[in-house]
Amino acid sequence: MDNGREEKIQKPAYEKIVFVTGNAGKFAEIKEILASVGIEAVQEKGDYPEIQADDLEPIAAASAKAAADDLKIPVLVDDSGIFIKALNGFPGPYSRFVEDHLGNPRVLKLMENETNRDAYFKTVIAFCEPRKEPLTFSGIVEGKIAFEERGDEGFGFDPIFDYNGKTFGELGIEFKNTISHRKRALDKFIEWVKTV
Ligand SMILES: O=c1[nH]c(=O)c2ncn([C@@H]3O[C@H](COP(=O)(O)OP(=O)(O)OP(=O)(O)O)[C@@H](O)[C@H]3O)c2[nH]1
Ligand SMILES: [Mg+2]
Repeated sequence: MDNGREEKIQKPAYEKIVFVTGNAGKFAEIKEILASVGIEAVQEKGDYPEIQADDLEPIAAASAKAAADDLKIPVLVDDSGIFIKALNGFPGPYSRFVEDHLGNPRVLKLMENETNRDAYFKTVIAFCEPRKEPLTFSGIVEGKIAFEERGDEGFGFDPIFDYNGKTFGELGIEFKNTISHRKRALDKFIEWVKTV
């Protein structure tokens, strides 16, 4: 059909995009998800400031804006966290700090006497062009905090995040990439990028 618009909505506007992250595990997942729709992700390891906030949207947005204005190119940023119900959402936006300073064994210790094991992972993907305002796309996956670490795939909290009886550490990246918080956030970005 001689209809430029129809073609436009099928094809992402970006064939290649810079993803700013220092986290190799995150980048491996992102690269695979974007490759499946024909977008090549290129990692930029710049370490931009992360603001303090109660949720992840403003953190991802501020980092993406700082990176886009500094690098002078459009960028994607991913800010993620694990939110544990019995701990009122902790560590949430402080997940990096808790991973570095406590680690999974001490998170499990905090959960020792808790019967409510509900938790969710959240990712906010922020896209920003230089001197423009950032856009954010979020994704969540619900699960439970396991009683012990299981599986050695994935990264971060994956070995203690139980999804329907198996941890993300046991399920591995291929399955994780079909249902994860990151996949759900990136799907929203992909839908948007097809319309621009
Ligand atoms: O088990 C996990 N499964 C995941 O899917 C996942 N995604 C992120 N994380 C961890 O949560 C914190 C986010 O902090 P974060 O978004 O600031 O990332 P980061 O500092 O590691 O990298 P950067 O992108 O900021 O450079 C870090 O400790 C990450 O390791 C995950 N843990
Ligand atoms: Mg970080």
